[in-house]
Amino acid sequence: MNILDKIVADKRKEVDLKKSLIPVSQLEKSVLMERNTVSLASALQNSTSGIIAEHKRRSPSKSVINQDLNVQDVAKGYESAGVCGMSVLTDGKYFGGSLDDLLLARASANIPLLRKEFIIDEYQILEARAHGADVILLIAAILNRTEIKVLSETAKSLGLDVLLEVHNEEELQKSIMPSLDMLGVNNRNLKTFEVSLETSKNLSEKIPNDFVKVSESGISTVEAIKELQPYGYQGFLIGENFMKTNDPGKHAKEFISQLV
Ligand SMILES: O=P(O)(O)OC[C@@H](O)[C@@H](O)c1c[nH]c2ccccc12
Repeated sequence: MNILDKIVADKRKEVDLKKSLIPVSQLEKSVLMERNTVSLASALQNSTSGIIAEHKRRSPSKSVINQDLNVQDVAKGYESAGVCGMSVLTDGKYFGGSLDDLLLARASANIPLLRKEFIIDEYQILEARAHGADVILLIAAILNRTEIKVLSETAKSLGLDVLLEVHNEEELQKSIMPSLDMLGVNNRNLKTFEVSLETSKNLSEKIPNDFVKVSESGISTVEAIKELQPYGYQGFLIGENFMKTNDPGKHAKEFISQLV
């Protein structure tokens, strides 16, 4: 079994368990359900830097990145750096994140928040909304077309933006539909962890222009961003490069100052 299949199998069990402990009716009572969401897609379209900065403590590909920071400080740092949005990993087992991280980020910063999760069930979308997310990620490698349709339409009905992530042309072709806002190309193959910016370059012309294009993973220099911009990318998702420092916000600010 590859790592992605393992993550999804674990996630299925986790979601089934949570559903039995915390019913939908309880999630719907969250005060955050009444909050007006903000659009990451619009923020990216109106930005010259397009940085989406991630909170990521560890990952299956790198193990420990940084366990010493407070998510609140990271969120405030990213906000004052002028990022377009923040991505918060909520998977516990493989990434060391939690829904509490999302909640604390929400309480600390007023910027679009993406719930970074392996979403396979509508329940997780309601959870995202109830914990302060503005955007969800859907990963084409773990979903079929019908699932992408149902999940993205659920997200839209809750006022959330949808970022659909692909890694190759086949995933892209099966996924294109109007209920998506942003198309993300993951430069990292989630099955092998191989990283190449060529993935973004090669797929860019196949993404219809009605979607905001986002390049994800393995971006560690301003030059890489400048290289990707001519291919139509308006969003750049950066995790490790910021998180491996002791002040991710400061690092993000330096990046942004070179892009505006
Ligand atoms: O740390 P990086 O290489 O800058 O990557 C960030 C982000 O793209 C990556 O964390 C990611 C992209 N898609 C995912 C799906 C699940 C978990 C994580 C991810």
